Amino acid sequence: MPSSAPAKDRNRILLKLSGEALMGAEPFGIDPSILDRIAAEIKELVDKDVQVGVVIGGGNLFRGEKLAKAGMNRVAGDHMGMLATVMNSLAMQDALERLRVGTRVMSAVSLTGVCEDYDRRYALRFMREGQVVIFTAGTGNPFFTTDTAACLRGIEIDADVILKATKVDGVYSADPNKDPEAVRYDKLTYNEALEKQLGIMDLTAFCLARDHNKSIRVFNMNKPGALIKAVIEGSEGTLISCE
Ligand SMILES: Nc1ncnc2c1ncn2[C@@H]1O[C@H](COP(=O)(O)OP(=O)(O)O)[C@@H](O)[C@H]1O
Ligand SMILES: O=c1ccn([C@@H]2O[C@H](COP(=O)(O)OP(=O)(O)O)[C@@H](O)[C@H]2O)c(=O)[nH]1
Repeated sequence: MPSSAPAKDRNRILLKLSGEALMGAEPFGIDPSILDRIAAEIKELVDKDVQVGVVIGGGNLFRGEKLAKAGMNRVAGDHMGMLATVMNSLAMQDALERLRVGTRVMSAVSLTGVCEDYDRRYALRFMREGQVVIFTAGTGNPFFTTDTAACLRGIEIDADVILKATKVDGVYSADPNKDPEAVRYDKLTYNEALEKQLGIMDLTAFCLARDHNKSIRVFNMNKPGALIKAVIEGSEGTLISCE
């Protein structure tokens, strides 16, 4: 059995990509040029010896909540949402492998012949070997989000930081897509974000990260180079931490 014993020898990050980040200007699905650009930025990190774990959302394809509003059973809808994250993950694995980056897709639900089952110890070993590990199918349970999955896996693999790559360039005093007066924060504590009811992440994800003292940096994935800056310089977007 692989061991998780050796001390962390390199930087390790957990990158959360929203499904919509893969959509680009398309109304649905995946824009191949965006996929390739993000894969190239991930490769740059791997080339700099950063250990990279990735969680990808499925909102560009299906969301259980939306399907339930249209009349579908919520659990069935969430299962579709989780499978949507698997499709995105396979697309990202393909893009990374075309760049010769070793990539494993590890799923929270068994999909024999499609990808591997999630195993924390193997995931750590693969990352130490310089392979990218994509944690797919969210937490494997309905009623959760991939933001929560990102916090969960980020805590499990002891990532230095959870990077939430999204369409906005940080956390604002209100949803910037609805309030043009909203101002962006450079830094925030979890308690401030909770008190102000800032809707950038769901409460389950927030509370999990807070309770396990994991920082989250929210930044704009549409900005070329922002991922590298967020990891290497610790700048870009908004940092949410315990203090
Ligand atoms: N206080 C806030 N600061 C920044 N973005 C916010 C805030 N409140 C809500 N949002 C919304 O959160 C979205 C980013 O979250 P994300 O998880 O990537 O998207 P989604 O919730 O659509 O999957 C933004 O597009 C923005 O509309
Ligand atoms: O642990 C999880 C993670 C995700 N989902 C489902 O998968 C969908 C896609 O994930 P998410 O909405 O988090 O994607 P994102 O907004 O990041 O694109 C969700 O709407 C849920 O229906 C789920 O049921 N359990």
